[in-house]
Amino acid sequence: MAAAIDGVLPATLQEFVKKSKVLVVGAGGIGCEVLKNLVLSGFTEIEIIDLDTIDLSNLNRQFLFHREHVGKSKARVARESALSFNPDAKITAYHDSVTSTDYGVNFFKKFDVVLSALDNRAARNHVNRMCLNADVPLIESGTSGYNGQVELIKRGLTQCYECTPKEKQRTFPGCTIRNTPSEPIHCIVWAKHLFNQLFGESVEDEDISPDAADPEALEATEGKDKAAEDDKEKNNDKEKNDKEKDNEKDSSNSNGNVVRINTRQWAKDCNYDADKLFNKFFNEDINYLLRMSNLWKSRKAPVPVQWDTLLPGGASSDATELARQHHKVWTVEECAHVFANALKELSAAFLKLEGSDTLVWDKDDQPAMDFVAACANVRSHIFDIERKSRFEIKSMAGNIIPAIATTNAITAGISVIRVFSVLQARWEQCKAVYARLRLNGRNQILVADAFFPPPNPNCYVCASDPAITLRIDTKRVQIKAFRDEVLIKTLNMVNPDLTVESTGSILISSEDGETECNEEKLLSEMNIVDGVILKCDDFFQNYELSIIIAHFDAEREDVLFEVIADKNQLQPKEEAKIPEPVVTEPSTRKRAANGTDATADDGPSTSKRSRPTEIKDDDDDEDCVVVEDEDDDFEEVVSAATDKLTVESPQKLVTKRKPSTISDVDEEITEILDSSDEELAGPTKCKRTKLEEPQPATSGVEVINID
Ligand SMILES: Nc1ncnc2c1ncn2[C@@H]1O[C@H](COP(=O)(O)OP(=O)(O)OP(=O)(O)O)[C@@H](O)[C@H]1O
Ligand SMILES: [Zn+2]
Repeated sequence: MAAAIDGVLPATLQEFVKKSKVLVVGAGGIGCEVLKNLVLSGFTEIEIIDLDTIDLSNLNRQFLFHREHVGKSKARVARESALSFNPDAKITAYHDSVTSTDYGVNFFKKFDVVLSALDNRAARNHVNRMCLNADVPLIESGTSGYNGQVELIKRGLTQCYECTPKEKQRTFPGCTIRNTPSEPIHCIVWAKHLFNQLFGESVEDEDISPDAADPEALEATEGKDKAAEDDKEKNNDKEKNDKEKDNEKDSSNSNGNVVRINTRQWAKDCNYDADKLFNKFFNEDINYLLRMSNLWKSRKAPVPVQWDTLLPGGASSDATELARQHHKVWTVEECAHVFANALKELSAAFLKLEGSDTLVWDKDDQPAMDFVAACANVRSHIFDIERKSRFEIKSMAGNIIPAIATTNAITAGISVIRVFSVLQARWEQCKAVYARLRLNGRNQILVADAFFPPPNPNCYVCASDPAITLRIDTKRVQIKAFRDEVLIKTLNMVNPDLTVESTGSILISSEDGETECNEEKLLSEMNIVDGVILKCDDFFQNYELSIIIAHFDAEREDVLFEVIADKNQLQPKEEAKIPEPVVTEPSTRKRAANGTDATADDGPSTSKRSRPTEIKDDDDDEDCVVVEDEDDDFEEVVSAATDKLTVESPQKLVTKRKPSTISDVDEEITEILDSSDEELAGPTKCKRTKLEEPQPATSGVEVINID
């Protein structure tokens, strides 16, 4: 351990390193590298937390893990492996989620610095809030393929992780998924929904049946086209007859929408007969769509497929070989074979659960992935969309960007160098650094920011009196959905209490059972209407937020709510078209969903001007080094855009109200809970079908299939 040798590190730094206590959150691609670097640099007081166990697919880049560790706790194995570098180090491992209430503000306060090496927004947001509250510097890092990023988050000095808006999840209108797919991704999303309908947790917005209430399909009946109207009636009659014949597995609701009556039960009653299920999804439903003739006036009509025609001899009993050909684009017949085999395996696994639980779709689960790849491709074939290989579908379905071990290593290296500066309070040396694949004009692949972006005065986390405006259809959103979708998934709270500001009445209580009677009620029924101000308080995060309700009547395909931090976004559409004043060199950082920064195109009302250091072409030809840009001629300019939420003292953090009761944990290894993976940050749009959050900053990724 060279760093322990006198003279390798400057004496003062060596002292800091010896005395400091650090927390590493995440023992994945970056986390393993960080831990190794910390131990080799001479740190001896380290705690590491990770909720996951080691997967085979981690081994190509998470070098603290080996084959014999598969299935074991990442945090514990990382600790054991790192101890081999320095047996004298005191490393505490927690196999747990950092969002667990066991790790409150007092837990975070123990550390001199926290390094986050996470892969999802929800956990990052949480660690951000805890570090702000505990006033502990946070080194936040992430990689996405060849791109890496390290930044310091320090209360009052820098932006926090939530100061800038994240890229929104890509969403698709339900009728595109259900009726008129035009891209492979539409068919992949549909296939994932089909998996959930049959075996997973059923989600209301994930219907896969034809959507007869599609406004485009209804135009003919509502318009003057009498022939089409007759045709539709005829079709409805036929559909009714078909359905009666078909054991009434479908019916129409008041909107004429085709509702699948317990597809899951029907499939079970059919004994998961591949022939019947295949024909239902890829023939009957497609024929139903064809009868919605309006849809096919200006697009190519789908062509249904039939099980017997494709596989006259039935499905082969073993499609394992086929399913292993990850890079081959299967023919539609091959897809049918794979479908049948995956269906057999999944139904067996599902039946074993005896109704006590459901399956969870996972890209690394062979039959689950096979099922989605096969179904997506059959649907693509029907709609004349390009079919994809299993490998490509896996990457699209799991939003996978290849994880590059080298990027993780570089990023982890920079993180620990930043820790050195933090410990010495050399803040000016802690500006964000970006790793990029291509050299910029100065021959740099590692580029440092010019200065610290100032905290966003409208940030709903680190501003002194955080507030947001919430555009929401109060007539359609229930209290339970408000808690789950808005407060927990979107605003990232853990255990919120919600009250009406003017009356103090409690709508949601964090205490079990206290407000259950409200859960099914619509906001409007609870008098939560336009203009009402709600106070939300998350005791665990020590976080209070005012929510100003702005009601709107959502159209059928509209999102039901949207968080708005800038009142200018609330302008009527016509007004909104007026171009914004041009801000030169807009470099407001906007973090992509994966944690790396993206160029801002619709940033927050606060903007700043800075030297665009990220990828800059100029004639300088320095070497590839981290460059601390010393120029300070780019002063920070907070734009004139203001709103009523703007606060006077942006640097002041939410004042502490309640002490955290969590005591420090002293055991060397604390195995607390095997919590399941945290839900990724939820959608800000809840009506549309969403893609999963683009994978994490750190990796989330596989270069090759080794499963
Ligand atoms: N809430 C959380 N608490 C603790 N650890 C977390 C939490 N959320 C994510 N992590 C951990 O952060 C790490 C991120 O590492 P990485 O991005 O390399 O992901 P991975 O799961 O190892 O790889 P892949 O996603 O490709 O399978 C993971 O080990 C993951 O378990
Ligand atoms: Zn902030």
